[in-house]
Amino acid sequence: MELWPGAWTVLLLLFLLLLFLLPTLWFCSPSAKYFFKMAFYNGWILFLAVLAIPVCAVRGRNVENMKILRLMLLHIKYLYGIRVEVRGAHHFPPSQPYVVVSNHQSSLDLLGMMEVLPGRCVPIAKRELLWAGSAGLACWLAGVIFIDRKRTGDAISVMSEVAQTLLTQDVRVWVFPEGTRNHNGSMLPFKRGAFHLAVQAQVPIVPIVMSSYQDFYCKKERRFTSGRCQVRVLPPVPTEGLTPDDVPALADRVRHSMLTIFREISTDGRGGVAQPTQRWEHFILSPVSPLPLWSSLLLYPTFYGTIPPTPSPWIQWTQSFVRRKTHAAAGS
Ligand SMILES: CCCCCCCCCCCCCCCC(=O)SCCNC(=O)CCNC(=O)[C@H](O)C(C)(C)COP(=O)(O)OP(=O)(O)OC[C@H]1O[C@@H](n2cnc3c(N)ncnc32)[C@H](O)[C@@H]1OP(=O)(O)O
Ligand SMILES: CCCCCCCC/C=C\CCCCCCCC(=O)OC[C@@H](O)COP(=O)(O)O
Repeated sequence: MELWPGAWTVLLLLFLLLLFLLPTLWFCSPSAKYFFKMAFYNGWILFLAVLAIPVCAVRGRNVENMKILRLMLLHIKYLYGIRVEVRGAHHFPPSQPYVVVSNHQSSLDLLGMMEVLPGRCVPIAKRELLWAGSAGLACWLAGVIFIDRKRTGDAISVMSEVAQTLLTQDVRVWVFPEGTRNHNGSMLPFKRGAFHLAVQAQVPIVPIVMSSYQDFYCKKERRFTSGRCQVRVLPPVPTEGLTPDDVPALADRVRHSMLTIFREISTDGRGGVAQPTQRWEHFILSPVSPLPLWSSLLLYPTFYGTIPPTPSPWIQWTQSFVRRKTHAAAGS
């Protein structure tokens, strides 16, 4: 029994140390800041997915659930101070199936993607994402199509089924034709699945380019500040009359046009990479930075009381408040 107050005090001191250490690390180490921000990004999505699952489950697995996920994810750009500018949204064909192809730099693509995601549009994702806890289940409920990239045959047959679904159920598909994340300032050679899919269904391809994140995000350098990103929707590329033999040329043509735009919009127009936009509200809103600091200030008086014998100022105030109210009630 004697040990308990001591153990609690040590725990409390460790906790307080952590609360002060985290903001210090945040301000002093860009790598720690990168780590916190990425950890919060994934954690927050997993948490949002927990909230989304029961709502989506009402409909079961349904592409309409993607609207719910989209609405729930749209605010994240504000938390991170990332300004997303959309250009060319009028290029989306109004009411027909199509295949969207876009470049894939990082999991942050989710922000740009949600900004322009058309109605009844489902992404094609690697199978492993299905096992990403609550996010995997939310994706499944929203109709995300999972492919096993290691089994080309299986992936191709899934995509052939998708070509049918595209037409019969009036859906659109979003594919990252690089097939993996790529943050080297260019684009990897395109996989051909998305183009075969569009040719099989004879539907247009809508290329979307997200500008480079280099000015605010770099995984290699562990750098993550605030900044801006442009999402450019390019004019649709028709595929009517094309056959599987035309796919390689089609994929090259689309990649070339996307790469040209990528280079154009990834600079600030003066030949340099766009400068990050740092504004005070990003600091306030940035979820990870002030939280430990504020919470430590708030929690300190609360926990103060657990180091005997002084009760915490919050507890003292509550006690006197209750006492005053009880006396007032007894007097009346
Ligand atoms: C609030 C809570 C929120 C919670 C959270 C929400 C998040 C809600 C958003 C989620 C968003 C996730 C987004 C994840 C993002 C990724 O997971 S990206 C990774 C997955 N995506 C991809 O892989 C892209 C699609 N991949 C492909 O298209 C590939 O072509 C395939 C089908 C996998 C095949 O891959 P491969 O064998 O490596 O490559 P490839 O050279 O293209 O094909 C081989 C041959 O097959 C032929 N081929 C390919 N496809 C076909 C076809 N369909 N028909 C006939 N022949 C074909 C090719 O032409 C080629 O033949 P040749 O030309 O050499 O003769
Ligand atoms: C635009 C894609 C964004 C998907 C974001 C889902 C976020 C889920 C949140 C927490 C789960 C933690 C797992 C993080 C998985 C990151 C998702 C992602 O970006 O998929 C990667 C895929 O593309 C290519 O995979 P590789 O680059 O080959 O390994």
